[in-house]
Amino acid sequence: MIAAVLAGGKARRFGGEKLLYKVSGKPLILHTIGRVLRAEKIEEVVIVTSRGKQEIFEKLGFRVITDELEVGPAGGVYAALHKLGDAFVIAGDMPLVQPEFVDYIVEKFHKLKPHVCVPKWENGYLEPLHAAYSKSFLEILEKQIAKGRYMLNEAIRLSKPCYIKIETLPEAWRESFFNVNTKSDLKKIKGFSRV
Ligand SMILES: Nc1nc2c(ncn2[C@@H]2O[C@H](COP(=O)(O)OP(=O)(O)OP(=O)(O)O)[C@@H](O)[C@H]2O)c(=O)[nH]1
Ligand SMILES: [Mg+2]
Repeated sequence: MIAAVLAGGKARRFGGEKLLYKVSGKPLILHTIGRVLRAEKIEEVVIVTSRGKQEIFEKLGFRVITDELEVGPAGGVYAALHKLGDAFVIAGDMPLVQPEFVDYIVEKFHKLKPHVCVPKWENGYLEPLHAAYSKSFLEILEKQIAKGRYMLNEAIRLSKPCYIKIETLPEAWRESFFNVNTKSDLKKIKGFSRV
């Protein structure tokens, strides 16, 4: 399966180009990509960014596609499914993603053939930027976007999803969801020695 790594957005909380910020000597997004590529079920990584940022990400040596709609992460998912087909979607700011967890989600996705295979917390919160999407989800997403409804969570709830109960998974996989939003989040990272 292709992994679509979302790399658009404004990074207002971080300030500056968050995903190119160097952490332990390499851009943050390359930590995420390195981990994702260790998943056995991922064959290729494609970066999905906003129009105008294509060139800066192409310098990293990966295939880059751009958003067609400027509606935040939902637009990134839209571009990924439209241009690539089925994809495992992950935010570029999730440098502690667990390769085994990615494989687990992709395996479930292939077995159950849902619109989306997405992790779900006990309180109902979903992790839509760490999920496997079917191209068939486009139809639902498109209708929601046309109505001005850009929340992926909402579109997922209207689809036929497969929910992965987070409380049933190994504790260690939870660090997969850690994402860097502010500069002080960088201090919380202890996992880079294992990258
Ligand atoms: N392709 C694409 N990715 C996006 C877009 N908006 C956000 N992302 C990505 O989605 C992930 C989650 O983004 P957030 O951390 O919620 O938002 P952000 O824009 O990076 O930062 P804030 O402005 O501080 O909220 C990050 O990997 C972003 O790069 C977008 O419009 N298009
Ligand atoms: Mg974030």
